[in-house]
Amino acid sequence: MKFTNQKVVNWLDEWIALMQPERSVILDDSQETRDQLVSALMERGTLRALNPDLRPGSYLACSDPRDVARLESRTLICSHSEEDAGPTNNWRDPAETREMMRGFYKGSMVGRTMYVIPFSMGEVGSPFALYGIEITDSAYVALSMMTMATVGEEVLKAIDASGSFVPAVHSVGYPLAGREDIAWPCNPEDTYIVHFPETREIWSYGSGYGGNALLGKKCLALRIASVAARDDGWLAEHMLILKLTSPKNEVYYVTGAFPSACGKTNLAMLVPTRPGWKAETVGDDIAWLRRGEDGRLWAVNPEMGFFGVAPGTSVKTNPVAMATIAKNTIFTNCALTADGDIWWEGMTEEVPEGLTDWQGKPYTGDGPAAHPNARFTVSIYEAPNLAPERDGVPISAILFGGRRSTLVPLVTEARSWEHGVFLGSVMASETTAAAEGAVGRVRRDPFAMLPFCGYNMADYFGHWLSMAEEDPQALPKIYLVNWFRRGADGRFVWPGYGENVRVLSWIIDRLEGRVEGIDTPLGRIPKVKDLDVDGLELGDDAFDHLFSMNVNELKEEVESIREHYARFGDHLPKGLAAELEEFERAVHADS
Ligand SMILES: Nc1nc2c(ncn2[C@@H]2O[C@H](COP(=O)(O)OP(=O)(O)OP(=O)(O)O)[C@@H](O)[C@H]2O)c(=O)[nH]1
Ligand SMILES: O=C([O-])CC(=O)C(=O)O
Ligand SMILES: [Mn+2]
Repeated sequence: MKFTNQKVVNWLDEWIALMQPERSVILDDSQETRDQLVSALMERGTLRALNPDLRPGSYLACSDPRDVARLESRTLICSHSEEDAGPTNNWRDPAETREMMRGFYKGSMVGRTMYVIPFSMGEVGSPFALYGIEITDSAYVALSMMTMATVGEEVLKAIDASGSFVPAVHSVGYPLAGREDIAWPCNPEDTYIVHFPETREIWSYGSGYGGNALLGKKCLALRIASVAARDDGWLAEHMLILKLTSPKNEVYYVTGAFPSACGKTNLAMLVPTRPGWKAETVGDDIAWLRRGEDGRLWAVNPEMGFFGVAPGTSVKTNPVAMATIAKNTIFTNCALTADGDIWWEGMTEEVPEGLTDWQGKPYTGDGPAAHPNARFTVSIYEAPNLAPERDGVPISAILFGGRRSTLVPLVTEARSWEHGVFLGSVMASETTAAAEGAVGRVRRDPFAMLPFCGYNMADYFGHWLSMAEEDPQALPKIYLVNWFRRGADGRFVWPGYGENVRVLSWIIDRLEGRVEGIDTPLGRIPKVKDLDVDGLELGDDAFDHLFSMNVNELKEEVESIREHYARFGDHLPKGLAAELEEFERAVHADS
């Protein structure tokens, strides 16, 4: 395999000259290449093979404890003008940032192999696919990219023919000049994940962690793609895609935008607890959506793998995930059992004897054995419930959700597309271990895209509104969901997971006009009789706990949204300012 396209060849030559790798290889998607990467990683101690009788074809990687999550403070949007990055992104001057980064990249691959990875997000040959070439000095990243994206000769040919690709540069920033390699090379002090939206380039340095280093995922398929989507009239979203078949045999496709570690993979792998329902996974993290010729919104999952949160995953909560990761999986920062399998908090009720924690020490019961952001990387084809549809599904409903202990009801229906965009734009959630920083703090995370929108977030709101300029009736209905309300005892009120089908069932009843809702300031909630809670032990007043909205909290929410919106100045679409007024009016009318 070789590139002949002069643009590609020149680009590669330029980076090879700067980073000075010992050798460079173009990655194909063969088993042989996979095996070679695995042996290299095992030799270095990055990967350790799990017990083949318990977890065939699977490996555990334990990272440097400083390199365990996305680094939002080091994620930069270097647009020409600061205004285009908007107030929610970290903007830096592109020319200065290029200079700083070139300084880091100089000689950064000395003594290492540069892997050149032609990859496609989306089906190769589809007009909607985006191609990239990631160059990296991490065999772990190369192996993970082979799982998460489409790689290999077919992509290389497509790129070579067109010369069109997103250049994606990655180095762990640990050159081997006069030193030995280590199991998890990284460079936390100088870590930056940089995006140049106008020229559609990605430069990442210093981290080997998924979201910072597998550049097809968050960097390309969301940050760069969101800019392309704005320019070309589509949407690049942090969304799962679920196929749902009702007991009446009607098929619905639903997407859901929940912030990191807030339940996308779990909803995508839903095992319905109600009879007659069937659920299949189309995608678990990213959806690209376009208006079809029929006016409907069609979604594709541009990824080929799952990079899922391990803790909390169990046979009880997510049997589909447990089946998916039964073999051929790379685990990162999980604990190791005495018999050579992996373990994490929540996998079983009892902590197994003789655990080794994620940092390779005998587990003493102090803190978690697996890192809270421990992950599994596995091909989507390992999922037993994978939907066959890979080239676009028509969406009936969009869910927005997050972790809110109070205020936000289990489910509400937006009154219109505009109202739905309002609900998306004010989404808030308690922070999780998926990014650096404190966990459990409520922050606004519009559309679950706060860390992933490659341009001014308020312009992005406007772009969402613009989708309804034509044929709004054909668009999906929008719902706000919250599986995470807590009762007085501090525990989740709603059982969640497979029981979430009860909420989806109400949503479908609404789509079909079979039931009515009750208007509240946040949208329409179900009537008690219409939400199926048969057989659930919810306790007294559960409906109240799931749906009540405290007036004082609502008033605080109005003020907090006002502050949130004020950050955007003139960029805030007028339609949303009007929705906020309407919300405020409803809150006061209610009190
Ligand atoms: N209580 C409760 N917890 C849930 C539910 N769904 C998911 N979780 C937990 O939330 C955590 C994250 O869930 P995921 O489904 O992996 O979240 P995600 O949105 O795919 O996360 P990213 O991969 O970071 O984008 C896990 O520990 C789950 O067990 C639910 O319905 N109820
Ligand atoms: O990108 C990552 O590292 C993992 C992920 O899905 C997220 O944080 O949303
Ligand atoms: Mn995600």
